[in-house]
Amino acid sequence: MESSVRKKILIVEDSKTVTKVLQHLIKNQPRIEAIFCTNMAEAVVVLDQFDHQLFAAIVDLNLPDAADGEVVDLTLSHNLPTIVLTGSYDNERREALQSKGVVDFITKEGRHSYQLALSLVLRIDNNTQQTVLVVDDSATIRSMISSLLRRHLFNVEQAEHGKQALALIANNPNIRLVITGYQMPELDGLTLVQHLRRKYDYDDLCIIGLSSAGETSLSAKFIKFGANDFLHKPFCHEEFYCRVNHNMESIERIQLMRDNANIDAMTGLFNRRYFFDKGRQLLEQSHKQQLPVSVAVIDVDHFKQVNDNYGHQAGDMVLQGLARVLKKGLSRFLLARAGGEEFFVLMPGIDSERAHILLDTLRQVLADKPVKTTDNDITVHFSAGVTDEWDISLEQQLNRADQFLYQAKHRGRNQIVSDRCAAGSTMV
Ligand SMILES: Nc1nc2c(ncn2[C@@H]2O[C@H](COP(=O)(O)OP(=O)(O)OP(=O)(O)O)[C@@H](O)[C@H]2O)c(=O)[nH]1
Repeated sequence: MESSVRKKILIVEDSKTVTKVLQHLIKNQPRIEAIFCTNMAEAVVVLDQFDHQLFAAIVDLNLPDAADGEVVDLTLSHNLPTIVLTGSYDNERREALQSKGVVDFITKEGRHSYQLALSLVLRIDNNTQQTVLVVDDSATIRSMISSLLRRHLFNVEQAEHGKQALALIANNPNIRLVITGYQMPELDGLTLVQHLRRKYDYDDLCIIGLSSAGETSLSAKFIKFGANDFLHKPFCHEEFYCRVNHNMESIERIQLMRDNANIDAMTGLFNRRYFFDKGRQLLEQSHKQQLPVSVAVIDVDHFKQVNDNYGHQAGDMVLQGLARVLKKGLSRFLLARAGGEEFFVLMPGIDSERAHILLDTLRQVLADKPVKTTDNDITVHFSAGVTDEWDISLEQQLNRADQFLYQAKHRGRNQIVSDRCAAGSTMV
């Protein structure tokens, strides 16, 4: 299984019952772990010790040594996105805390509110992987929106007008959300939305339009031109975050569905279906650009014996270990688990001589370093066939690589056979 480091959050809470519920919820969370403090003094020590390792905080307002929400100033002064959990709802307090910069203010109303606090933490963690582009000709608006986004740990880019925005998006595939004003020099917001929708699907890029009070029909125009949503200025922070989060969550859900359809659950590599979909595109591009492109079929040697000797579960762990080695060594290329103990790789830009050398290095890495399973360290080998035969279909190239794989097995396994060294080859 892939090893993942859990991210740390700080929880400052004096109620034993609430702490117990939060501990239970966090125990089931693979992505985060929590450091619990029962008062402000403990929180000061923890913040000193773990400052740069913490990425968010959940705090109670009423603590034995800080009865008036002082802990919020403490966590905010350490730049920690802070979620307030409190026993009493007080609208004035809520607004005061929100303008101080807390992420949200949640009243303790049973298990559901603790779950909500944790999902906000996870949301913030996801945001670190997302980039939002803020487009407006007013530096004040750009800076206000950017600072709200950064408070929730989004990465932020800014553009002064539509033309600049288009250039930034073309160069930054991580931009998933665009928040744009209307009137701007060079290219206005509506035209920007039209341009973006010609190129990017609703599932790939979210757009939120900004309209000022008095421009009531503008919001409808934004939606008709292709925006997902709009915000009337001036807006309250809570509405801003609701709209941003709602849109990001729907785009992430679609991404997750796509990943599930394209990824092999056991190894985390792409599956066979995705290999063919993406592989055909990459092959066509390489042919158009007159670039070499190598295709390899990799197969674990005597894998049946691994299962027979160590059990099916250990066999699975061996496949996961092999997948990790391949993924690391072939990160530039399209790699997939084709099924069972067989893997496909498509390597645009390199001929079979270079591909052969690269795969041989990985073969050696694996042969030298056994895969750790629960009870044993297991050494495995693989054989592979590689070809860069030009201007044939993906299926034909895979068939050819498969013939070379067969030769590699026949020659004794634990080796690579390519166009350059295959039996009957004139290219050696
Ligand atoms: N543990 C585990 N085993 C699998 C999985 N998929 C396929 N296998 C096993 O992989 C083995 C493949 O065996 P064979 O096709 O005989 O090939 P091999 O033993 O690797 O021998 P050569 O390829 O000829 O070197 C079979 O025993 C399958 O049951 C899987 O997901 N997990």
